[in-house]
Amino acid sequence: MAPRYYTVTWDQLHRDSKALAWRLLERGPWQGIVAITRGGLIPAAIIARELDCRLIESVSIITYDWEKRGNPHVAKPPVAAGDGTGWLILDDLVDTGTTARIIRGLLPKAHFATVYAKPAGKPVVDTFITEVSQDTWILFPWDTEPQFIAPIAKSAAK
Ligand SMILES: O=P(O)(O)OC[C@H]1O[C@H](OP(=O)(O)OP(=O)(O)O)[C@H](O)[C@@H]1O
Ligand SMILES: Nc1nc2[nH]cnc2c(=O)[nH]1
Ligand SMILES: [Mg+2]
Repeated sequence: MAPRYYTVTWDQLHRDSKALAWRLLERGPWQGIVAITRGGLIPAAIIARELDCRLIESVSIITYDWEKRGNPHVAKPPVAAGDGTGWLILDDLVDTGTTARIIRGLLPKAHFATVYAKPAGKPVVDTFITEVSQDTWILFPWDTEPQFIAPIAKSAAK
């Protein structure tokens, strides 16, 4: 378990993804977007809408089993983006930078952007919006659901 968690709501993810879209607008135009599945899919959909980009490629890179990092596995390489020239790669976050280094090897000329970044991954990302500390685990809206929590007086009495 990570020492601390940072919970991101749907609203916040939408707002932060739109903030990233504003930053990327001035770096475009883009030939297309490469979404890194699965985490990059929702930010990619939001940003594609804002940038009016209809061409979406996907790359599947599996690096984690929940909080446990393993050997990254490219389950689906890109087929449509050449060497990445003019393409924008999107992922939800960069943590150690392992996934980012692989995608950079596959598409060396592309621009790599994430919504969230941790310090170890910052050097491999071109544009990001919000930084969180390395010992924080980001909980995305799809990782959580609202649930009943006992009143403080009840839980403190135990
Ligand atoms: O910088 P890194 O240390 O490589 O970590 C970042 C990657 O880890 C997560 O993907 P994950 O492997 O959990 O797969 P998923 O997107 O399918 O959930 C996240 O979506 C990034 O792609
Ligand atoms: N959900 C989630 N996936 C990750 N993969 C690598 N780091 C993280 C993180 O902080 N949160
Ligand atoms: Mg991922």
